[in-house]
Amino acid sequence: MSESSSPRAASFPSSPGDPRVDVTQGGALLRSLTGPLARWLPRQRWFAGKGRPLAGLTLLSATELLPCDAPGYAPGLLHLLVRTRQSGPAPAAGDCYQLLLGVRAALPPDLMPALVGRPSEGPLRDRAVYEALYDPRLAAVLLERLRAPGRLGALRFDRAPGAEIPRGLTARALSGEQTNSSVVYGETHILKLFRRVSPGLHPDLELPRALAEAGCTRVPAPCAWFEASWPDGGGGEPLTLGVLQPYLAGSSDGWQLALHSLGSRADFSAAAHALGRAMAEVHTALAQTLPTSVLDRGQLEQTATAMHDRLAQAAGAVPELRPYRTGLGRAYAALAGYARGGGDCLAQRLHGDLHLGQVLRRSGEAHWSVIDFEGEPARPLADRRLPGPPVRDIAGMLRSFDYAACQHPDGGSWAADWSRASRGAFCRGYAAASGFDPLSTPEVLRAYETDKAVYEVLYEARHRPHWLHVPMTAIRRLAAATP
Ligand SMILES: Nc1ncnc2c1ncn2[C@@H]1O[C@H](COP(=O)(O)OP(=O)(O)O)[C@@H](O)[C@H]1O
Ligand SMILES: O=P(O)(O)O[C@H]1O[C@H](CO)[C@@H](O[C@H]2O[C@H](CO)[C@@H](O)[C@H](O)[C@H]2O)[C@H](O)[C@H]1O
Repeated sequence: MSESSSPRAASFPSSPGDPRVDVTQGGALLRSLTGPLARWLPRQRWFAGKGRPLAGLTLLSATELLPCDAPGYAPGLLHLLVRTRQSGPAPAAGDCYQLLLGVRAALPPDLMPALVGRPSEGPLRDRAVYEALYDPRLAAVLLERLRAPGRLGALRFDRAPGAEIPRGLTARALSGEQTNSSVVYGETHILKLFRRVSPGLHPDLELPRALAEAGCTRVPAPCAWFEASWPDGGGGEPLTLGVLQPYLAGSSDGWQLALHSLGSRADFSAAAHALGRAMAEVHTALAQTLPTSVLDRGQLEQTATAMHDRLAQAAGAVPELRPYRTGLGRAYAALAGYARGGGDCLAQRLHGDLHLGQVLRRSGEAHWSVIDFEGEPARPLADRRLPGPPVRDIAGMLRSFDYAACQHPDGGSWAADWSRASRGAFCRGYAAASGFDPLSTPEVLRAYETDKAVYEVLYEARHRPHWLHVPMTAIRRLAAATP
């Protein structure tokens, strides 16, 4: 395509105020992008369908945030929602992904690592199409949109009342191992873009907003967010696409702090105790603000069955797990036994994927903040919004102390003692602030810890096979324990 021809002519309208984009006109656009995206998508850390070949893509919506036909070096910016089709033994409905693509005639060398590809046909022919978040000029466009609420094509931008978002903050994309993608603006704000998206309010917007409104200071309060109307009209519920919140500059996450403590043979009990208190505060605020219920015998038995099913599924996918099925199943049978003996559990909204990487502390401060209320990314969104026992989150953090201890180079008894002391201190801190001691219902705690370790086996097998041994160490311990 020459510099003077217009890619928009062959693509789609994007006038402000137009709630829907006519994707029928996006056929040419999709054809031009399918080849490059089919090669690029499966390589992304956030691509959830690893291991199954990508069979096709459907364009659900396309919004032009900056014109893609500008001459010279001016970049264009496209927002796309695409649905994947994957082949495999059980053909799945496919996942919907959010893409932000930059478009330039020529890519400067510093942006080469962000290249998605150069389409060989269609409206973007011979253009460099690239991951826009790595281009500070394009990331800045997104921030400007978030500052000014309103609609653009399928997208709707909102801002919390009274939130201050300065203009012109410098953008830098985070490059770490992430389920989603984040951009830090001016070291004061951070935008998280959800990658695999589904209709329904996202818990990582819903829960921090609820907590902020309840006056809980443990969570950075969302200042702006954006969503899309469901492009094919189905479901009715919007898709949450991204959330901007204050950036806690100069903080370290609990994982880094735990590894430092292990490496320097320093005690972590005081930090773990404070962390237990922080989580108890978060749980208490969630229980006061959002609906709670009591899981009765039938529901707890169903929970135990669901845990059995998850184990069977995971063992189907990860052969290393198979020899431990009977031993692990005893933990779920003990939960069902607890229910039959008259035990019940309070259920409330939870963090859903609590681990040391989700808690932040500024250097020299004792105050823990909690981030990433997305829940376990592999679970369907509706499941992640269901209430559950607080012990589920507690089990997640206990597993995390164990994970950290496994990183200690000489392992051995010192690391095991560190883990035991940290786990105990966390539970004591939690009990002191909430009045509920997680160790008082050992059957429930063990069942949830086992369920989490099974999840981790699947997670590591899919994303970090070289770490599979970490949850497998716990699997062996949990399978051998007597209820
Ligand atoms: N409010 C924040 N302040 C400082 N750092 C943050 C903040 N939110 C996220 N981060 C950093 O970004 C990383 C990824 O954020 P997270 O919400 O966990 O994303 P994901 O769901 O993709 O894992 C975190 O590990 C943390 O280092
Ligand atoms: O942080 P995410 O929401 O992306 O959570 C996923 O990735 C985590 C790893 O980054 C994974 O956590 C597991 O590894 C951690 C160490 O890297 C450890 O602290 C956790 O205890 C362990 O579960 C998490 O399970 C996954 O959902």
